[in-house]
Order: sequence, then C-alpha cells, then structure tokens
Amino acid sequence: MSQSEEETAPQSDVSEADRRFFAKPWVFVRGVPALKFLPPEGPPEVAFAGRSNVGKSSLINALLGQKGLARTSNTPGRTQELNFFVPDGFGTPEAGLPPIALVDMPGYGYARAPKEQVDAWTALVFDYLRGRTSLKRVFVLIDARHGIKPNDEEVMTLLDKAAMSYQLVLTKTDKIKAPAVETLIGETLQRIRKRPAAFPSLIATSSEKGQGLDDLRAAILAQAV
Ligand SMILES: Nc1nc2c(ncn2[C@@H]2O[C@H](COP(=O)(O)OP(=O)(O)OP(=O)(O)O)[C@@H](O)[C@H]2O)c(=O)[nH]1
Ligand SMILES: [Mg+2]
Repeated sequence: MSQSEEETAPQSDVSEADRRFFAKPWVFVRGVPALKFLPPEGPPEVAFAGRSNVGKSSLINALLGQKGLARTSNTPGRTQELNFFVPDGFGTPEAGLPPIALVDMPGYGYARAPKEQVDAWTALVFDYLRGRTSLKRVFVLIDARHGIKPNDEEVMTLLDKAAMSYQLVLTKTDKIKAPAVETLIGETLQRIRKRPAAFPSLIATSSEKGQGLDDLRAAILAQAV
C-alpha cells in the first residue's frame, strides 16, 4: 500500500488477522434451557442481551458473516435458550478450549409467548447475567428507534449490582436518520453516566448495513484469550 493509500484507508481498531478470526466458520455448540445445563466455567464468554426483537441474533450473524447461524424472526421471542457459538475446530479434546464464546440470549420484555414462558426466559437470562464468572462483557442492545426502556434500566441495575461490565449497543440504526443517531448517542450516554458497570461509550450498529461491526468485533476480541 502506498503512503497516500494508507492515509486515506478507513481507520479501524480491527486488524486483518482479527477480521479473519470472525470470518472463519463459527458453530453452534450448545443451547441452555435452564441454568443447570450451563457448561462448566471456562473460556471467556460475551453475551448479547436486550429486549425481544431488538436484533441480538441478527447482530451475531452479521458479526460472523453467517446468515442463519443464530435463528432470527420478525416475531419477538425467537431465541428461547442461551445459545453458545464458538469458532469451529475446538470439537476434540486435543484442540483445547476456544478463545471465546458468543452467547445469544432470549429477549426480555414483550415476547409473543405465554407469560410463564417469558418469565422463565427472563429468570434464566437474569440468573446467568449476575452469576457467571466466565462472562466477561455483556452487550446490552438498544433499538435505535426506541431508546432505553424501563426493562433495559432493570437489566442495567442488575448488572451494576453484580459489578458485571456491560456496554450499550444501538441496533437498527438504518431505520433512523443519521442526525437522529447522533442525538440518541448523546442522550443515551447521558442516561448511563452514573452507572458504575457501564462502559462509557456505545457502539451504533446496523446488521442490515454492516455499520459499527468492526468496532464491536474489536470490543469482543479484547475479551478473548
Ligand atoms: N432494518 C433492520 N432490521 C433488523 C436489524 N437487525 C435485526 N433486524 C430485524 O429485526 C427482527 C428481529 O431480529 P432478531 O435478530 O431475531 O432479534 P432478537 O433480538 O434476536 O429477537 P428474540 O430472539 O426474539 O429476542 C428481524 O425481523 C430482523 O430482520 C437491522 O440492523 N436493521
Ligand atoms: Mg434472537
């Protein structure tokens, strides 16, 4: 690359090697319907939390470039277990443990499912978030059209109390205009200013347009071993 090309190349915290880490095949390894089925504490985990339909599963697919790996749906309540994804190639005892696992979670809030079921998913998510040593960072996804809702506040309070580090991620930014995204980022950061476990910056993403994915990849890789 010539110097002038280098100067104009897009800046990103993600190196080519890091990008390849996400571009190689990842696999689904486990669905956890209840806490007792969790794998033993082990490699670092990063989890994707958020209201039903906020775009958790879509974001994981976009990050990994694998449409359909995590199941998505128009109907809130698609993801019903804690679903663990790891890079392929760690299926044998000789291969050792993966450097990181991504955990897709059931949404909290308004899933179109019977109340008892929604309550059970919410309890599973909350118990996992507050009690897991391997969990290194939680991404709390916020729909750019709606901003922080009361149940997001509830989750953030739980994470603050558990001293579990989390970072807010705006989703579906393609659905609102660019200046509105800027305003929302400012307002949202203001609202989490006093929250002790909240990372003091947020990542604005669109799974549809690919926006913000490299920043999120860098944040995930920072937790890998
Ligand atoms: N326009 C747009 N739509 C999106 C984006 N991300 C997700 N969606 C849509 O939002 C809907 C919900 O996406 P999911 O990824 O299934 O959401 P989820 O948070 O996993 O939902 P649950 O598993 O039900 O909690 C789907 O119809 C997606 O196509 C995005 O960045 N832009
Ligand atoms: Mg989902």
